Amino acid sequence: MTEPQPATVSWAQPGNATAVADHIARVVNAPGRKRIAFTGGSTPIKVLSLLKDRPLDWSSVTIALTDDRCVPDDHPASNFGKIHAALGASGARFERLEEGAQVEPFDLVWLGMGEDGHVASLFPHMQAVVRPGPTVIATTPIPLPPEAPFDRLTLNRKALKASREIILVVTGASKKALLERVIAGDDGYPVADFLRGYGPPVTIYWSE
Ligand SMILES: O=C1O[C@H](COP(=O)(O)O)[C@@H](O)[C@H](O)[C@H]1O
Repeated sequence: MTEPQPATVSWAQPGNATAVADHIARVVNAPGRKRIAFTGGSTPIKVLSLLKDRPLDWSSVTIALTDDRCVPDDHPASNFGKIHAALGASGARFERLEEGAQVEPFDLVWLGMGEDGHVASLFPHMQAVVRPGPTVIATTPIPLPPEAPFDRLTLNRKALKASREIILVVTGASKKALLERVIAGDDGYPVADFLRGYGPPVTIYWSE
């Protein structure tokens, strides 16, 4: 069994949506079957539209979600709805989040991050189900964020870290400043565990 390693962190240059799409395309084009976990929220929308227009063979790829809001697929806040709208016809297999399901390791986990440093639906303050192993858990942010006031399903930390690599895609000056604080030693945000704890290598893609 391999020993867990401290995460290594690097900043991609450039860090724009095209560079993120290039990174994901490299994973899609690698030989064999691949498992990729896709972030939700608003940051991935541009990347999804770029991926949708590329001539990639998705037939060997399973697309999972890092997390989702407990809403119907056709609700504007549904992460699955957005990703499925972009790539539902691509030939990829989609793996739904099911509370308590054990999760197989990933080739790539694509994370976003909220202004409060939450990743997937692991919030600084939340009600959460504790379960062993890499699995899907139910969480409720405290307080509920006004832009998405919903209960959530999310991969737990073990499932998110069971990956060859993580890419963390963020936009805007305030999120960059938060990441710099965390890298310098601030542990007060969920993202800190991914950047400074044990885990796979993390590449940060940042753009305005
Ligand atoms: O609720 C969520 O928020 C984060 C960040 O979203 P953004 O809109 O600020 O990009 C996202 O990474 C997570 O997957 C999502 O469900």
